[in-house]
Amino acid sequence: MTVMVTGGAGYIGSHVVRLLERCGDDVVILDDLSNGFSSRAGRLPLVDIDLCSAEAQNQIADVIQRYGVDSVIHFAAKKQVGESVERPLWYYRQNVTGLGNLLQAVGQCGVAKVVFSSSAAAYGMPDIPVVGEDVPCRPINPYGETKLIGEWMLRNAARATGLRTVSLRYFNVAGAGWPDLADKAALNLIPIVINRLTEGKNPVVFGDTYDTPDGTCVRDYVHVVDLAEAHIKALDFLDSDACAPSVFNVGTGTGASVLEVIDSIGQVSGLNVIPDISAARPGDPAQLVADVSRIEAELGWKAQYGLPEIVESAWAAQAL
Ligand SMILES: O=c1ccn([C@@H]2O[C@H](COP(=O)(O)OP(=O)(O)O[C@H]3O[C@H](CO)[C@@H](O)[C@H](O)[C@H]3O)[C@@H](O)[C@H]2O)c(=O)[nH]1
Repeated sequence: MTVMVTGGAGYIGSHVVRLLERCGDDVVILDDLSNGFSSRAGRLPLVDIDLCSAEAQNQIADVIQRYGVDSVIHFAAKKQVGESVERPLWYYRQNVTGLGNLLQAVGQCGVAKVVFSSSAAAYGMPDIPVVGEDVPCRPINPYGETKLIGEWMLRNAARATGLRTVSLRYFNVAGAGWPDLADKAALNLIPIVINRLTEGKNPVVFGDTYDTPDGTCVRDYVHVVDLAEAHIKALDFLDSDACAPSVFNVGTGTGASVLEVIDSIGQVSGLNVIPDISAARPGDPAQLVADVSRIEAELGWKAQYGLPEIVESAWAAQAL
């Protein structure tokens, strides 16, 4: 089997590539290196293609044919909520046009299986403690909208052509499976806090008056290696006869507050961490925790790691 991984030089994509290699699969990576690093590809073939360009469909089709690709895992996309609010049309181009070109090439070449990297951002701000896949999706920013549209595109392509698809809605991904693949962008809570501590600064808590046990926002933090395993399970699922176009949450089913995360980082680092409290960030739901019963039942996947392992691996990677 040859798997084409778009965005395979990125943080999450490179973890999936490494697991695929360990499974003995052949891999070809498509990445424009706008956020990825070629070093993460090792000796694997890496093709630099801008998925949004006018030539993309033909370029992707060439790669599919050259490498005998029979399945695709699609990560290549932009993922910053704030940036998506500032540059909405660019986000639609990056995330929707890019996927459209990929699906055209997939259809043209008869590739059978696609796994899509979606997001809990598709839900928006559901006012319930634990979010199942059937909760109505009401994204509140262009980023979340592009992910939901991506799910629709896959579902419709599946109906029209028989393409087999899985969309995985990631909750809060963090940690590192291998230090060389660690998240180098400090855009999310755990890397941001670690960065501030290494610079001798206090971490900042965005709001402590939410309706949660300690007043700070609760999220479902999932280890990037667990998340990567979910993609391998998704590919297996797409090989099974029973598979229908499907959406699965990928989380642990357990929430941690911002203060609990910062406390865990203090324990792992051995530092005396004193957080500063600032105003709440607009658009942050108080709590977002995954119902993981569907992915456990249908893919046989369950997170193996919890917050301590996530924080330990992230801390160890930055220390190198
Ligand atoms: O310095 C910081 C950074 C973050 N937070 C809080 O920490 C929590 C987590 O924030 P962040 O790591 O930015 O993640 P989310 O805003 O929950 O969004 C992430 O998780 C979503 C899915 O759940 C994805 O869609 C997004 O792309 C991804 O960034 C939120 O309550 C933030 O307000 C702080 O208090 N201080």
